[in-house]
Amino acid sequence: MLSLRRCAVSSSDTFQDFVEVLKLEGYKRYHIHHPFHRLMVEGKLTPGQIRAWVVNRFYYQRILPMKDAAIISNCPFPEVRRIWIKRILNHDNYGIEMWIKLGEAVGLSRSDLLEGAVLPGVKLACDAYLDFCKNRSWLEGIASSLTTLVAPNAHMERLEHMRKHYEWIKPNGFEYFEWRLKEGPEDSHMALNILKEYIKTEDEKERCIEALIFKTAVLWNMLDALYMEYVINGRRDYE
Ligand SMILES: O=C(O)c1cc(C(=O)O)c2c(n1)C(=O)C(=O)c1cc(C(=O)O)[nH]c1-2
Repeated sequence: MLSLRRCAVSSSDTFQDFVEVLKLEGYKRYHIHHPFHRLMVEGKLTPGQIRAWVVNRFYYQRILPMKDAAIISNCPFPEVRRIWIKRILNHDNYGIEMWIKLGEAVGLSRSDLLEGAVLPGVKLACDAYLDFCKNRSWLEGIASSLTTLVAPNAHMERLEHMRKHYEWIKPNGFEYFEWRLKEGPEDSHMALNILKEYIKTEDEKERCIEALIFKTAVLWNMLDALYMEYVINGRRDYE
């Protein structure tokens, strides 16, 4: 992993420089470097460990539209709200259902996902993301979504390696990642266009970078909880 020392932005930097800092800070802390993700793409997880990840990650999927609603509720600009609301419709219409499809493709039932036991650490991390979007400015909320700048790396890796290593997963389960590869860059573009127009000060830029760093910690902590319980402690409830 790269050094976690934080890049600084200065008053002479352009918006593009700011975007580069977001990408760099996001990439070097992103959960693609986490040992649980590495085990996944190296084909070393058991079916039960994959299922545990799908069930726990579903909690994140359910939080996404709620945190977007929190961002909207904090934003005083109708022209921003009109754009951002598309994300709620997208996740509630397609995202949730496609993740359930992935669940079924790995041998889970709909109710396993809707009622499955979520690890306390995963719940805490996702709830922290929702609280962040409720309690910080709408600009910071939007910036925190911008790990989507790096997410295509994760989706591509999963698509390539999961298809290869886990032939027992039904192919239609991967539709979620294919959808995100198309949708994710559009989401990033939408968020960056808004930030470009509404960020006025260096302090706001700094806060946006901190927001993105916070978000990488949310994702990292989710995998920490899974790694502890399903790799180190050897829990087997989905085998
Ligand atoms: O599978 C992943 O690694 C991953 C990561 C992230 C992310 O960086 O938060 C998102 C997604 N997927 C995703 O599918 C998605 O729809 C999404 C929305 C957001 C957000 O914060 O608004 N992040 C992510």
